[in-house]
Amino acid sequence: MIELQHIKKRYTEQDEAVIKDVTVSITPGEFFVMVGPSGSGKSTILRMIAGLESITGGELLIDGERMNDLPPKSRHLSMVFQNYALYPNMTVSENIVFGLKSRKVDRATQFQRLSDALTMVDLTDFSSRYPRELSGGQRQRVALARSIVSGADIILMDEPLSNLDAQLRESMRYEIKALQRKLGITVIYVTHDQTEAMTMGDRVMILNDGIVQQIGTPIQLYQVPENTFVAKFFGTPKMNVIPGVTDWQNHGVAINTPFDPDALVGIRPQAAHINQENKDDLAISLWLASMTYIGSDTLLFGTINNRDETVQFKIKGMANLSSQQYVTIYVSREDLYYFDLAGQALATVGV
Ligand SMILES: Nc1ncnc2c1ncn2[C@@H]1O[C@H](COP(=O)(O)OP(=O)(O)OP(=O)(O)O)[C@@H](O)[C@H]1O
Repeated sequence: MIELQHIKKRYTEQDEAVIKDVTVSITPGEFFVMVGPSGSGKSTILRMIAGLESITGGELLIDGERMNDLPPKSRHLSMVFQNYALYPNMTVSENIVFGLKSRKVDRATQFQRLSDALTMVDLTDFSSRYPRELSGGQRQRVALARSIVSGADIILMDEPLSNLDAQLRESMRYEIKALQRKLGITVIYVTHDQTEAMTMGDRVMILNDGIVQQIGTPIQLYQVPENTFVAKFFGTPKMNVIPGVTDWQNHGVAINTPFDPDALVGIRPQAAHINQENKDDLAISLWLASMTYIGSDTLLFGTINNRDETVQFKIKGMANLSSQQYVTIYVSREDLYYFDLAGQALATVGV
C-alpha cells in the first residue's frame, strides 16, 4: 500500500507550490495512472515517491512506514524512465542483471531471474545483442525487464512509451498491462495521453496545475466527470461545453430547452444525431461551417447562436447535410451533462 497524505512540493522558497495537496492510497497490485497536461506535476509526484525529489509537506507511507526521508534504494521500488538509460556497451542480458550483480545476488538466482524476465518480455533470442542493435520497442522492453528482475513490488513508470511509434505504443500498452497482472506488481504510471490512461489504468488520477481534479476508474471519469476539466480531457473529440443557455432560449436557437440559466451544458460530440429519436430530445440549431467524412462517421464543425467557439459533433455514417447553413441536430436528454458556472458538475437531473 502506498499512501500519499496531503503531499506538497515547492521547488524554491519564492515560487508557489507545484503540487498543492495530494492525498491518495494506491492498493497492492493496482495499475495506477497519473495523467494531466504538461507541467501539471505528474513527474514531480512520481519522483517524490521514488525518493529522487524531496517532499515539502505531507506524508509518504509505503506499507504503513514513513518514507519521506529514506533514500531511493530503501523504498523497495524500481523506476523506468522515458529515455531507457541502457548501458550501450553491455548486452541485453548484462543490462538486465546489472542491478542484481551490483547487489551481489548469487549467480544461480541471477541466471534464473534473467531467463524468466527474457521470456516474459519475449526477448530470449536477443539476449546477446547490444542496445544499438535493437528497435525502440525492444529497448523499452529491456528496460522493463530490468525493472522486473529487480524483484521490486512497485514499479514507477514515467512516460515509458513516449518515444515509440503509434503502433508499437499500442502493442506495448497491452504487454505492460498483461505483465503487471501476471506478476501482481503495483505500477504507478505517468502519461499525458488520455487513451493510455483509459486503456491501462485500474484507476486514474487526473491532475491540473498540481491539483487533483478527480480520481476514479476510467469509466467513472468518462461517465461522471466531476468538473469541466475532466469532462473535456477524456473523450475524442472533446466534450462541447456550452455556456449561456438562457441566450439560446432568447434567440430561439435551442428549440426546446428549459435549462437552468446558471448552468453550463456538456454534450459529447458522439451524442448528437440528425434525426429526432424521442419527442423530448434537445434540438439544437447549428450553423454548420464545415464537415469531414471520416469513413465510419461524419464530423460536423460549427457554431451555436453566433458564438465564437466552435462546437464539434460526430454523426454516425455519412451525414446527408450541406455546410454553410443552419441544420438541426438532436441530443437525448440523458446524454447531457450539467456544470455550474465555475465548472463543477451538477447532479444530472431531468429538466
Ligand atoms: N527541478 C525543478 N525546479 C523548479 N521547477 C520545476 C523543477 N522540475 C519541475 N518544475 C516545475 O514543476 C511543475 C511540474 O512539473 P512536472 O515535470 O512534474 O510536470 P509533468 O506533469 O510531469 O509535465 P510533463 O508532462 O511536461 O513532463 C512545472 O511547472 C515545472 O516547471
